[in-house]
Amino acid sequence: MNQSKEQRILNFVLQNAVRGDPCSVIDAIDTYCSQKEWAMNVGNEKGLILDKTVEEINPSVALELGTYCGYSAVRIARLLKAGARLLTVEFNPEFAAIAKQMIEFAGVQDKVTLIEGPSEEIIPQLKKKYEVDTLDFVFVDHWKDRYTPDTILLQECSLLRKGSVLLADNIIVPGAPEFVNYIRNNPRFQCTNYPSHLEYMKVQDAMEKAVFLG
Ligand SMILES: O=C(NC/C=C/[C@H]1O[C@@H](n2cnc(C(F)(F)F)c2)[C@H](O)[C@@H]1O)c1cc([N+](=O)[O-])cc(O)c1O
Ligand SMILES: [Mg+2]
Repeated sequence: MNQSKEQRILNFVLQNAVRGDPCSVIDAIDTYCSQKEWAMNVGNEKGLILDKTVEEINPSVALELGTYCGYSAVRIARLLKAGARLLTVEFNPEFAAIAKQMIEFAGVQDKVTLIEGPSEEIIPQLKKKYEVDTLDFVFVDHWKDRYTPDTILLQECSLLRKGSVLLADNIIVPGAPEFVNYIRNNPRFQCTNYPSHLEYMKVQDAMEKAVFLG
């Protein structure tokens, strides 16, 4: 049975990155996906915006929606202080299996909890099953039509507190117009747009930061 693109990305990392070195894993994925096969990792240009946001917040508890191959999970986890943790949610079992290996190879597995399942099921479990009080940071990078319902669900589950920061990928491409309309017109969020480019392409994209005002 021929390999998936995601398996080829993982194989390239295993053969070209350094075990326990998250930066080498990030670089290897970016090298493969810019030279061999495009893939929907946040990439290095938008990844630097992600890095700066994570460093600014220095979260104790972070959530990622949309693990995919684990690129941004490794990116976020490498910046977390001792004792801080990232919960990352992935719906697709094949992608989750790839991401698990990616996270372990990078050596950040002690900081990362990979949760497999749909967000509408997982988000309501975060408090009781995953011992979350509130979330300091949320990276939103899953199905674009889920950005709004899941942002509403996070509020309904009292997972956001005054100052919680959401960072959403793909505001332009593929786009999340309903989310942009929702979040920018919601007085409970303070929004900032960060123009950038689609990963590995000369195409305009952007990220949106939304601070929950409580
Ligand atoms: O479609 C894109 N992303 C969708 C990303 C989807 C990923 O999020 C997972 N997921 C689904 N639900 C959950 C949760 F958490 F809810 F359970 C997690 C899916 O299985 C998939 O791995 C995309 C597309 C382009 N592009 O240029 O086409 C560029 C990008 O940066 C993109 O992110
Ligand atoms: Mg994305």
